[in-house]
Amino acid sequence: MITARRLTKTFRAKGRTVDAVTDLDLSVAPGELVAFLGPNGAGKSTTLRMLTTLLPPTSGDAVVAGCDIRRDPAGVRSRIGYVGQGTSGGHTQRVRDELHAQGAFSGMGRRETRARADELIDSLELGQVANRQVQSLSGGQKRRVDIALGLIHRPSLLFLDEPSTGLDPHSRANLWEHIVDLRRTTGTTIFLTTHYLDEADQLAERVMVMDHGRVIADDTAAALKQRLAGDRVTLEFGSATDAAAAAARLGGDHDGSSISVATPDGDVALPRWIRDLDAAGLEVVAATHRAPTLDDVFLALTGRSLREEGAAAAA
Ligand SMILES: Nc1ncnc2c1ncn2[C@@H]1O[C@H](COP(=O)(O)OP(=O)(O)OP(=O)(O)O)[C@@H](O)[C@H]1O
Repeated sequence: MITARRLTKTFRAKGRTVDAVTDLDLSVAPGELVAFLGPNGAGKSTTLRMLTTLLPPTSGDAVVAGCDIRRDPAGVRSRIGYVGQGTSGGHTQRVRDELHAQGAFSGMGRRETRARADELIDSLELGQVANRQVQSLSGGQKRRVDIALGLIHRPSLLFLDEPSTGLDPHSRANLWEHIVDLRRTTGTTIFLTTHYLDEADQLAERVMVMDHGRVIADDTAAALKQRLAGDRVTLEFGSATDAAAAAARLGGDHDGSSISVATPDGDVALPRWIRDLDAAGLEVVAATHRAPTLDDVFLALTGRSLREEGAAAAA
């Protein structure tokens, strides 16, 4: 559904050169739900904008929904849906009229547009607000309108740029239910960007991590966590001296009277370590064991925490 080869975008602004995306190779199969993760400025939006023909690449090629982005941008646009960051917010028309206008814009006939608008209002649970002005809706409702607008012409591929940013946790969960449901019932391929690691982890079947314009990981969330991060076991000792001795035996990070160790399988390692340490006269007074997160994956790959960067950017 999407193949990109060495896609690159370099911006030149005010005498400065920004390598926004460098040599991006990408392959997305029909029906996949892919989450594109990365810190602010990683190049996610630029990638989406190139794939949706809104921005010409500096070099490289891509074929999207069967059409070449350089040679047939109109073909790409007619086959895809694109929901940018916060698109419908300022619209003054009523929800239903907005959908009708979008259908007409996409070249659909009046009858077909009306039927399709009704279908989307129903499936995205917009019935109660269909006659209200888009401007007056809540953030979550507006995002659902955005998605309906992106889907009016029945695209087989939908791009969503940060669909849930700025929503409260309840609206985020609700929006995701709709996205997952859409994928399940229509088989639409969905390629979205998000800052929310938990969302990508739970809902996408495939996660691509981008940093400084390059894809640095591409797999299922489970595989990435297993391969790159592992479980994290924290052991607490009666003294810093004991903790230091334990760290010398097991490795890991030593902080005061506790140590933290990454291991592929904490369930199995933990009882063994406690036994071995005990035999060496190092008594473990408390132990915790935590499954890895995608943030641990990002940390393992870059030495930085995506969560902290996201929080700093949102502040
Ligand atoms: N039109 C532009 N002119 C100059 N630089 C740009 C332009 N658009 C993006 N950039 C730069 O390209 C880099 C990638 O930006 P991009 O918006 O693709 O990142 P992103 O991963 O989508 O970030 P965010 O999560 O904040 O939306 C950044 O350094 C950004 O400042």
